[in-house]
Amino acid sequence: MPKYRVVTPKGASFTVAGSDYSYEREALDPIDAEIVEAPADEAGFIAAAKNADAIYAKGIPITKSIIDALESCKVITLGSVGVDSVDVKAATARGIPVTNIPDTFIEEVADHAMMLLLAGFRRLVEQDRMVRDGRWAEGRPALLKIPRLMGQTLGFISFGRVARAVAKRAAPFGLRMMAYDPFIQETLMYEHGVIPATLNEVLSQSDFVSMHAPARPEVHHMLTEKHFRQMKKGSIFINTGRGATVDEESLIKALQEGWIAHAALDVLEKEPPSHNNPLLGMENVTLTAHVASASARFDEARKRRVGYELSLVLQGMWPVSCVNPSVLQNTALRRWQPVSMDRGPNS
Ligand SMILES: O=C(O)CC[C@@H](O)C(=O)O
Repeated sequence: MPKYRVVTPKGASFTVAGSDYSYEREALDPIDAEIVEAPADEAGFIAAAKNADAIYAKGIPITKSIIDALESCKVITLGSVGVDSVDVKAATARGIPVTNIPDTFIEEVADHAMMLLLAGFRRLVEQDRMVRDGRWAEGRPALLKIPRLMGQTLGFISFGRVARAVAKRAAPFGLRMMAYDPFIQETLMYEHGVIPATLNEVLSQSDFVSMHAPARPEVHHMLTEKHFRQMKKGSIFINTGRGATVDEESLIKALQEGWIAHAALDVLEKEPPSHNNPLLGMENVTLTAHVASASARFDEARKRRVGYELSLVLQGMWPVSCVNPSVLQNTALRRWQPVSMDRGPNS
């Protein structure tokens, strides 16, 4: 009989740690685990996960009811940086470590944010439509109204790892950059050619506002009507973080009433959006389907990283990236390296 029971939602898979992953600082034996695919409904998931030793939480909210029903779970692993799908407070109360992967797809998300910035700025989607609709001659006049990119200001809200990777990409375009992030040292901003700023300064001075605030309750609807009113009339709002950080109704109003020029969004408050979400019908909006992290490399890396975190804990060691590290002190797990985080799980 396998030693461990690991529960995953249907279709989610992970790889037992191999030997060439950069985070592997200790060789691990493959875990002797039975992998159980659980149904996505809460009752079905609880029935399958009750006796689990570990859970891979993908595609299903891991609620307090689920967590309270777990009898022998030693770790809940996430295949994302965002921890909004797990009730971390409930897990902490039960002494269960929750792991995430904050550093596996930084490059992909930064590429995507840069792509949205450029696509929004040069009106890629509108231009594409014009050509396909036989409106070739309309393309040039539309762009004759926009400024040159060089010298425009890019403002970051939150300056974690993804934002820093965007800054590296944006610098060669000649963008002036500023960032609001009370948790990041100003020296780190200066190192990236970014000027530290208040939220008000970022909003009122930026031609592009790139939102990177993490998925945490404290930043739910961090941007509301008053913030969109502070933004420049021709500005572009980019979001590759979480839809919930923005009051979407206010964003829609800002776009409809021309307080800002364009929104380029990979994330929405409700995903997938309902068919009557006004954003879907707006010309001044560029949308992608929460895919910024996706690449063949990321998918592989995610499976390996999730498997690695699971394997560490099941073999008695601290995980690499624990979002509630306080619980580790009270476990019998062996500390094998300090958890390295510069500002928390989403940095
Ligand atoms: O699951 C994904 O591909 C996206 C996850 C991403 O939004 C995250 O929070 O890490």
